[in-house]
Amino acid sequence: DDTLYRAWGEKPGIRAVMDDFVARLPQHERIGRRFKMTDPQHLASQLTEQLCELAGGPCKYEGPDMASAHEGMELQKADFNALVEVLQAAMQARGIAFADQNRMLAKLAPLHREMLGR
Ligand code: HEM
Repeated sequence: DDTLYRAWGEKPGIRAVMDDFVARLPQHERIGRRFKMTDPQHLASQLTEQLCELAGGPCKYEGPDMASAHEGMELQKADFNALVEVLQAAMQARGIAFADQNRMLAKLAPLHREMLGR
Protein backbone atom coordinates (compact mmCIF):
# COMPACT_ATOMS: atom_id res chain seq x y z
CA ASP A 1 0.00 0.00 0.00
CA ASP A 2 1.76 3.15 -1.21
CA THR A 3 -1.01 5.69 -0.53
CA LEU A 4 1.03 7.49 2.13
CA TYR A 5 4.06 7.59 -0.18
CA ARG A 6 1.96 9.15 -2.94
CA ALA A 7 0.23 11.57 -0.53
CA TRP A 8 3.66 12.94 0.41
CA GLY A 9 4.52 13.60 -3.23
CA GLU A 10 6.68 10.52 -3.66
CA LYS A 11 10.44 10.75 -3.22
CA PRO A 12 10.88 14.42 -4.21
CA GLY A 13 8.09 15.41 -1.80
CA ILE A 14 9.67 13.46 1.06
CA ARG A 15 13.10 14.91 0.26
CA ALA A 16 11.71 18.45 0.34
CA VAL A 17 10.28 17.92 3.83
CA MET A 18 13.53 16.28 5.02
CA ASP A 19 15.66 19.14 3.65
CA ASP A 20 13.45 21.60 5.51
CA PHE A 21 13.54 19.41 8.65
CA VAL A 22 17.33 19.05 8.81
CA ALA A 23 17.76 22.79 8.20
CA ARG A 24 15.53 23.51 11.22
CA LEU A 25 17.06 20.96 13.59
CA PRO A 26 20.25 22.89 14.55
CA GLN A 27 18.10 25.92 15.38
CA HIS A 28 16.04 24.16 18.03
CA GLU A 29 16.61 25.68 21.43
CA ARG A 30 17.14 22.42 23.33
CA ILE A 31 18.12 19.65 20.88
CA GLY A 32 19.76 21.87 18.25
CA ARG A 33 23.27 21.45 19.63
CA ARG A 34 23.17 17.72 18.90
CA PHE A 35 23.04 18.49 15.17
CA LYS A 36 25.78 21.13 14.97
CA MET A 37 28.35 18.69 13.53
CA THR A 38 25.87 16.85 11.31
CA ASP A 39 26.11 16.85 7.51
CA PRO A 40 22.57 17.96 6.56
CA GLN A 41 22.76 16.42 3.06
CA HIS A 42 23.67 13.01 4.46
CA LEU A 43 21.01 13.09 7.16
CA ALA A 44 18.29 14.28 4.75
CA SER A 45 19.23 11.56 2.29
CA GLN A 46 19.17 8.79 4.92
CA LEU A 47 15.87 10.02 6.36
CA THR A 48 14.36 10.23 2.87
CA GLU A 49 15.16 6.56 2.23
CA GLN A 50 13.79 5.59 5.62
CA LEU A 51 10.52 7.54 5.36
CA CYS A 52 10.06 6.46 1.74
CA GLU A 53 10.26 2.83 2.83
CA LEU A 54 8.00 3.38 5.88
CA ALA A 55 5.42 5.09 3.65
CA GLY A 56 5.27 2.11 1.30
CA GLY A 57 7.47 3.59 -1.43
CA PRO A 58 10.01 1.74 -3.56
CA CYS A 59 12.98 2.46 -1.28
CA LYS A 60 15.18 0.55 1.11
CA TYR A 61 16.91 2.27 4.03
CA GLU A 62 20.40 0.81 4.16
CA GLY A 63 21.94 2.88 6.94
CA PRO A 64 22.73 1.78 10.47
CA ASP A 65 19.89 0.43 12.62
CA MET A 66 18.32 3.00 14.95
CA ALA A 67 20.01 1.70 18.10
CA SER A 68 23.49 1.97 16.53
CA ALA A 69 22.82 5.32 14.83
CA HIS A 70 21.94 6.88 18.21
CA GLU A 71 24.41 5.02 20.39
CA GLY A 72 25.84 7.16 23.18
CA MET A 73 23.25 9.95 22.79
CA GLU A 74 21.20 8.83 25.80
CA LEU A 75 18.00 10.01 24.16
CA GLN A 76 14.98 10.59 26.38
CA LYS A 77 11.27 10.87 25.62
CA ALA A 78 11.57 14.68 25.73
CA ASP A 79 14.14 14.55 22.91
CA PHE A 80 11.64 12.73 20.70
CA ASN A 81 8.92 15.21 21.54
CA ALA A 82 11.24 18.05 20.55
CA LEU A 83 12.19 16.30 17.30
CA VAL A 84 8.52 15.74 16.46
CA GLU A 85 7.82 19.47 16.98
CA VAL A 86 10.53 20.31 14.46
CA LEU A 87 9.20 17.69 12.03
CA GLN A 88 5.68 19.09 12.39
CA ALA A 89 6.92 22.57 11.52
CA ALA A 90 8.66 21.19 8.40
CA MET A 91 5.63 19.16 7.30
CA GLN A 92 3.37 22.18 7.81
CA ALA A 93 5.72 24.43 5.85
CA ARG A 94 5.76 21.93 2.97
CA GLY A 95 1.97 21.64 2.88
CA ILE A 96 1.60 18.02 3.99
CA ALA A 97 -2.05 17.47 4.91
CA PHE A 98 -2.61 17.06 8.64
CA ALA A 99 -3.92 13.48 8.29
CA ASP A 100 -0.85 12.52 6.24
CA GLN A 101 1.43 14.16 8.83
CA ASN A 102 -0.12 11.98 11.51
CA ARG A 103 0.05 8.82 9.41
CA MET A 104 3.80 9.32 9.02
CA LEU A 105 4.27 10.10 12.73
CA ALA A 106 2.45 6.85 13.53
CA LYS A 107 4.97 4.94 11.37
CA LEU A 108 7.91 6.62 13.14
CA ALA A 109 6.61 6.29 16.69
CA PRO A 110 7.44 2.59 17.23
CA LEU A 111 11.08 3.19 16.24
CA HIS A 112 11.76 5.41 19.23
CA ARG A 113 11.85 2.49 21.65
CA GLU A 114 14.98 1.16 19.91
CA MET A 115 16.88 4.35 20.77
CA LEU A 116 15.73 5.37 24.26
CA GLY A 117 18.50 5.66 26.82
CA ARG A 118 21.16 4.24 24.49
C1 HEM B 1 11.81 8.20 15.37
C2 HEM B 1 12.81 9.04 15.62
C3 HEM B 1 14.12 9.09 14.85
C4 HEM B 1 14.47 8.57 13.64
C5 HEM B 1 13.59 7.77 12.68
C6 HEM B 1 15.86 8.92 13.40
C7 HEM B 1 16.58 8.57 12.27
C8 HEM B 1 17.91 8.83 12.06
C9 HEM B 1 18.69 8.40 10.92
C10 HEM B 1 18.16 7.59 9.74
C11 HEM B 1 19.95 8.84 11.09
C12 HEM B 1 21.13 8.66 10.12
C13 HEM B 1 21.95 7.47 10.49
C14 HEM B 1 23.23 7.41 9.67
O1 HEM B 1 23.17 7.33 8.45
O2 HEM B 1 24.32 7.45 10.25
C15 HEM B 1 19.98 9.56 12.35
C16 HEM B 1 21.11 10.19 12.88
C17 HEM B 1 21.07 11.04 13.96
N1 HEM B 1 20.01 11.27 14.80
FE1 HEM B 1 18.20 10.42 14.66
N2 HEM B 1 16.33 9.64 14.46
C18 HEM B 1 15.30 9.77 15.37
C19 HEM B 1 15.37 10.43 16.57
C20 HEM B 1 16.39 11.23 16.99
C21 HEM B 1 16.37 12.10 18.14
C22 HEM B 1 15.20 12.23 19.11
C23 HEM B 1 17.56 12.76 18.17
C24 HEM B 1 18.06 13.81 19.14
C25 HEM B 1 17.28 14.74 19.65
C26 HEM B 1 18.33 12.29 17.05
C27 HEM B 1 19.62 12.71 16.75
C28 HEM B 1 20.38 12.22 15.72
C29 HEM B 1 21.76 12.62 15.48
C30 HEM B 1 22.54 13.67 16.28
C31 HEM B 1 22.20 11.86 14.39
C32 HEM B 1 23.61 11.82 13.84
C33 HEM B 1 23.83 12.71 12.72
C34 HEM B 1 25.30 12.64 12.34
O3 HEM B 1 25.76 11.59 11.86
O4 HEM B 1 25.96 13.63 12.56
N3 HEM B 1 17.60 11.36 16.36
N4 HEM B 1 18.73 9.55 12.92
